[in-house]
Amino acid sequence: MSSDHFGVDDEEPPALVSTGIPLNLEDLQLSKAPITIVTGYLGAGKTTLLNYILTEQHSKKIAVILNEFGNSSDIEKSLTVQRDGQQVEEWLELANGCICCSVKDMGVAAIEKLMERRGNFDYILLETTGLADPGNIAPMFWLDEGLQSTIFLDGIVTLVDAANIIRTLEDQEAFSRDDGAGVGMTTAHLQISHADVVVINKADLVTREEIEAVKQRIAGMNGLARIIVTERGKVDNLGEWLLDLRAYENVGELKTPIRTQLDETISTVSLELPQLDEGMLDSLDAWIRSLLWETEVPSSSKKPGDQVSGDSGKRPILDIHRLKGRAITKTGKALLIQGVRETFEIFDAPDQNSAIKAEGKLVLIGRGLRDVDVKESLEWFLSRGRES
Ligand SMILES: Nc1nc2c(ncn2[C@@H]2O[C@H](COP(=O)(O)OP(=O)(O)OP(=O)(O)O)[C@@H](O)[C@H]2O)c(=O)[nH]1
Ligand SMILES: [Zn+2]
Repeated sequence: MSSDHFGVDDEEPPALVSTGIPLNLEDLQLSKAPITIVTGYLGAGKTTLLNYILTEQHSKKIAVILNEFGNSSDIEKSLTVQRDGQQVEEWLELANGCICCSVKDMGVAAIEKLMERRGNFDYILLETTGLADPGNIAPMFWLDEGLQSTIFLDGIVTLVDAANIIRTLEDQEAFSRDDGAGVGMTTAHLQISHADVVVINKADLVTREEIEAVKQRIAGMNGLARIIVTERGKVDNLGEWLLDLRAYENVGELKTPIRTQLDETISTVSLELPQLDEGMLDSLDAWIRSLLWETEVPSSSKKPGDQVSGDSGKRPILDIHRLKGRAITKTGKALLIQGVRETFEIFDAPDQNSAIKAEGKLVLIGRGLRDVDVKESLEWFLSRGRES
């Protein structure tokens, strides 16, 4: 697991093999294609949104990848333009010069290979199946800059069906996952907790009041996601809302979540971070590791890694899905913190000037956060690391 983790220590940059050709790293970075994961429960309107983007976005050469194969519904077939009835085997040209591909066992390497064969694209949109857990997909694309990948994860967009989402979130019996995620956790929960943007679609089917209720429910679960309401996926300003979000490079405003309409399962907690010295930075790193890897909130009465005596089965479930933060060091440096499930990294903020002006904060989204005092735990842990 630890290989996924990029710690606070300044790691040695990978040695570049000299090719004799001057290498401009910035150009390399610029030529990487962003990938946006479009997720959402069955029938929420993912394909409709992709179709809308393809008709609106003329300035970009977009590749659409459908992470489903064979049993494509009627709407998927409509996306595969002029190929009536036929199954999507590989890439196919769309009317506007974009391309579409359906892959089953999609992975970074597979997508890169296909891109290689078909030339480069400005943008990739990946529609996951309605039952996919983005927490499993995102880390594959969330790559270290040093890697030679030609793609990088831009953000996760989650569509919800305004008319059905609350029922879906509450339909424990029908949708509770039996993979150990626990009662109350549905695929819809996972998709919302990982979202950088939540699109509340099918606004035409509900009243204003119902939309407001959905908004509050979602904001209560994922306090970091931006929320937009649409009909048929029509997002007015795609560039502002859906594309080029760079959600894994920046951490945004880290606004304190609204506390209304609480969902029993997923919640967001926002913690203030004081200015950190080296020791506290190490503590912060260790604290996050304890949360993500040991699923344990260290407390003054229990050190991380300690066995819970006798009743480990009774320990409240703690499952952090998403984590974002900004830390300011005593030496005046701004660091950003990004995490998806067990993977996290702490890195220098790309834009020091603006980041340094903001306050230190850590925002956690996940399950079981209401049952533990994370604030007390973090404060205690940081104080242990403080260099006097
Ligand atoms: N009334 C209404 N119907 C919509 C809206 N958006 C999409 N639909 C319809 O909802 C159905 C499902 O839309 P899709 O775009 O296929 O949804 P999806 O999320 O891709 O579905 P799956 O891939 O099967 O999970 C289609 O019949 C759409 O025409 C909307 O805003 N309002
Ligand atoms: Zn679809």
